[in-house]
Amino acid sequence: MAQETDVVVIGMGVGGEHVAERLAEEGLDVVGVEAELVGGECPYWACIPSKMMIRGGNLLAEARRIPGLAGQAQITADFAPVASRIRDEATDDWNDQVAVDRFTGKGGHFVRGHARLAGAGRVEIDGRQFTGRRGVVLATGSRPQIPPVPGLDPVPYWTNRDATAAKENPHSLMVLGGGAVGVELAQAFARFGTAVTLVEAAERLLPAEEPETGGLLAEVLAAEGITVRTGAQATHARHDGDTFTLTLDGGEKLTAQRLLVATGRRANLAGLGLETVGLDPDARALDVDEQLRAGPGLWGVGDVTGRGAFTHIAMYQAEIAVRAVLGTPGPGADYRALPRVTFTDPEVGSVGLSEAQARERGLRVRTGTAQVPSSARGWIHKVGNEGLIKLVEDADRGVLVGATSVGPMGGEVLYGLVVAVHAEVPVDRLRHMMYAYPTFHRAVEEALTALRSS
Ligand SMILES: Cc1cc2nc3c(=O)[nH]c(=O)nc-3n(C[C@H](O)[C@H](O)[C@H](O)COP(=O)(O)OP(=O)(O)OC[C@H]3O[C@@H](n4cnc5c(N)ncnc54)[C@H](O)[C@@H]3O)c2cc1C
Ligand SMILES: NC(=O)c1ccc[n+]([C@@H]2O[C@H](COP(=O)([O-])OP(=O)(O)OC[C@H]3O[C@@H](n4cnc5c(N)ncnc54)[C@H](O)[C@@H]3O)[C@@H](O)[C@H]2O)c1
Repeated sequence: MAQETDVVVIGMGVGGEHVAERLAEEGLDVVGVEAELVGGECPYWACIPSKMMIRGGNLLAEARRIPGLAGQAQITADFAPVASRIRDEATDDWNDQVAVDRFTGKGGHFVRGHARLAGAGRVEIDGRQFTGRRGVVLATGSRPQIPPVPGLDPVPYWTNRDATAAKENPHSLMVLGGGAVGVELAQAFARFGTAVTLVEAAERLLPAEEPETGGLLAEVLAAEGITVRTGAQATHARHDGDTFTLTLDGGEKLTAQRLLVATGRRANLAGLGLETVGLDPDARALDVDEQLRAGPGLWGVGDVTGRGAFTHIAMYQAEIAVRAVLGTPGPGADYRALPRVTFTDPEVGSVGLSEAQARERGLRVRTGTAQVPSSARGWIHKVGNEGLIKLVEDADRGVLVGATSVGPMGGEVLYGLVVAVHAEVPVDRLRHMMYAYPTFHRAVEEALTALRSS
């Protein structure tokens, strides 16, 4: 016999956990189901541990910049404190009891197991049946997408999970994929002394971002000693027990102690029983409307919706889904001002449309660019000052539709630009405000001047 509840939330990553906790706080009877760890990818194998590695790596890089600016420094890199922080502070040794208790403490009913839909409002978890009177929320996240490189399948390659759980940094590492995961982890490991080779199939790193960005980042990574291969296809992978070998399409053979595959992610929809509610079980993402509805009494949040794999999207969508489940009116999801920050050094922040995307949409586009090293703060900062600001204006409306902020604290500088894109602040108003001297964000003013003279 099926157990009745108000809502069943399948997948308790950042998105599902937020929905489940908020609905429980609102007094609903909520069953939250998680196959692995409550909290999902972000706290255990993604955002948080990777940013702890990056924090350590950035400290080392800053210390190496002391000569010529502030004396001398003797630096001995040690990955052990990073690995300990990840174990002790971030993941509790990959134990989610605190998160489970937080949910049940709010009145939620937690079930550990693998759930699948079994018809409208019906969920099956390892033989047990549940019915959601109001419905079901799908928040099953994503998993690494492994490319069909011959020989890759059987070799013991790393994904983000192995990389973030590593107790030691490897002597050498090949990273397949120069997207967000690839560039962040390549730089972090390299700063601890790992010899890193980064292989990206597209012509530049971070190919989804403005072209100026990938070029700049490739130069910075190369200057740090990372071997960067762009426009390179791996045609074969091998492991002989000690060493991985990747053969590239030009015939070049690369070798390393470890191989990290970071070539994108795909939504966890397989085996979820979507066909039992009339949805395509082979879809690449769960199609949701602006109220996050995937069908009657069915909502979706997070990576599974294919709107961008970011924790802040999952949480933003979760809040909208909570309102939708409760029947509380509110604005729908709006992705115009979606911010992205890749936490390399320099940080790569972007919001809204790239120049190419704006042109593809038929907008009359004007752009303005400023270089961070030639700004007052960039010049003062000296070593480690690489960066740029690029603005994309819809010239007919006189508002920014996209912006990029690369530089030290590029992700923080981005904030003002996100507000400008989100609130459609007229460019003329942005030009006639004050920008504190000498901040990094003053380069925005210079880019606005360049925009007007373009
Ligand atoms: C290395 C790395 C670094 C990242 N860094 C950042 C960052 O700095 N900032 C940022 O915004 N984003 C970052 N991300 C992306 C971020 O981790 C994801 O966007 C976020 O975790 C998505 O949350 P989610 O709730 O949609 O899914 P997930 O976190 O994937 O959670 C989904 C949960 O559902 C469970 N599940 C799946 N199927 C079932 C089932 N059938 N039954 C029960 N449970 C199920 C899974 O076990 C999982 O716990 C990073 C990703 C990676 C890989
Ligand atoms: N700071 C952050 O917010 C952050 C950090 C890490 C990850 N993430 C999220 O996680 C998602 C997944 O990250 P990701 O880096 O795995 O994916 P991604 O889609 O961002 O990048 C994958 C890269 O791999 C390349 N690629 C694909 N197949 C390849 C092949 N066979 N050989 C070589 N290169 C190949 C692609 O061209 C692309 O550049 C990101 O898109 C992002 O949404 C966010």
